[in-house]
Amino acid sequence: MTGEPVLAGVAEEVRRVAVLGAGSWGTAFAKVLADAGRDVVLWARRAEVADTVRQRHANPDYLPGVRLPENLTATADAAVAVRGAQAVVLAVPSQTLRDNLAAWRNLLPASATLVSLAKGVELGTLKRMSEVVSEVAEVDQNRVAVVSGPNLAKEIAREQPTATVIACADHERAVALQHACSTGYFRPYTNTDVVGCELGGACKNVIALACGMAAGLGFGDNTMATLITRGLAEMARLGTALGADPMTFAGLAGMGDLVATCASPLSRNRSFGERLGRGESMHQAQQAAHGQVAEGVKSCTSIRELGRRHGVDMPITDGVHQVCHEGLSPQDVTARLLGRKPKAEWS
Ligand SMILES: NC(=O)C1=CN([C@@H]2O[C@H](COP(=O)(O)OP(=O)(O)OC[C@H]3O[C@@H](n4cnc5c(N)ncnc54)[C@H](O)[C@@H]3O)[C@@H](O)[C@H]2O)C=CC1
Ligand SMILES: O=C(CO)COP(=O)(O)O
Repeated sequence: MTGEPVLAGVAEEVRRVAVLGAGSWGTAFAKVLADAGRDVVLWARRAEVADTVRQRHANPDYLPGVRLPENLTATADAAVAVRGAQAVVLAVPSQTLRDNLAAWRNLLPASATLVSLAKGVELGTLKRMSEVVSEVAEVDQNRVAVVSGPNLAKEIAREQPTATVIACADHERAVALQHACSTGYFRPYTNTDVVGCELGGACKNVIALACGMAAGLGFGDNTMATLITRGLAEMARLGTALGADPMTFAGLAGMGDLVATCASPLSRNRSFGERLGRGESMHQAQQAAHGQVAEGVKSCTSIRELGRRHGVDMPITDGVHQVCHEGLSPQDVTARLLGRKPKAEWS
């Protein structure tokens, strides 16, 4: 037994993969795929990033000190990247996915699986990323997969063991992708609950902002555990209202990612929140992120609105929104959260 997933032979084997977006996760996931034996082409917005990946097998701006495999090449031309790919991985920030994909739509190979790595909910439309992909690329939901789990890019790039979930309505496609990215340090599971996996990934960023704020205020592990547990409760409530399987939130894309992100100093969302908790302004926290995306800052608005539309109480998400967009301080929000009407734990 090698533990290698067995392909049922229904879905096309994934031999060549395009990864569009050469930030932290796009580059680290491209490395995983290459280490799993796929031919991988990474698309970078900036030609100099593509040149460095191709010539020096490195992407020092995002993954300093990491050597990238020889079978991972790069280009700044999306048409070159996607040519002949059985899977096209979309690794750009959530709020930019629609525009980026619109520019790539006519280049996509006819039957390729489209895979979203992004963890967010679109502002305005309140759509999950797989919905945006299916709409913009005009493909059936069965052709769209998402990857979500405790996957801090910098740890994975150093080949530290982790697991993830590949969610796709078409189980055979999920299995083909699972096969394509299984390595000695990266273990993907499959799931057909795309809604739950995507909401888990998006909501945990908001809860990680809250945990960061708590850390910045000097609070300890009881506060973290409370935010993580009650954060899980509110994301599971939202997911269930939107048709997700509640069990998904007990899994890698729910609890798993929530714990990793809320606890890790590597998380951009947690770090952003920590700066706000220490009294820095939104502008200062944004400057400190050096252009890297902390998705929860924008997605707290769309997730809060999703909760409202579906009658779901999301007090921590509301609190994060109040700090990020309504001018309240983390201290004010702490007092508000603790001052709410007493209630039963499961209500
Ligand atoms: N970094 C991580 O550890 C993980 C990130 N994710 C998710 O993956 C998605 C991508 O994240 P990262 O690669 O970490 O982001 P990043 O901020 O490190 O890189 C974003 C990449 O998208 C490109 N891009 C294309 N169009 C853009 C535009 N209009 N504006 C800004 N950037 C644009 C940038 O050039 C850059 O290469 C996010 O949704 C994030 O939540 C998911 C799991 C782990
Ligand atoms: O999604 C992540 C880990 O699974 C990365 O989180 P950050 O975007 O907060 O760094």
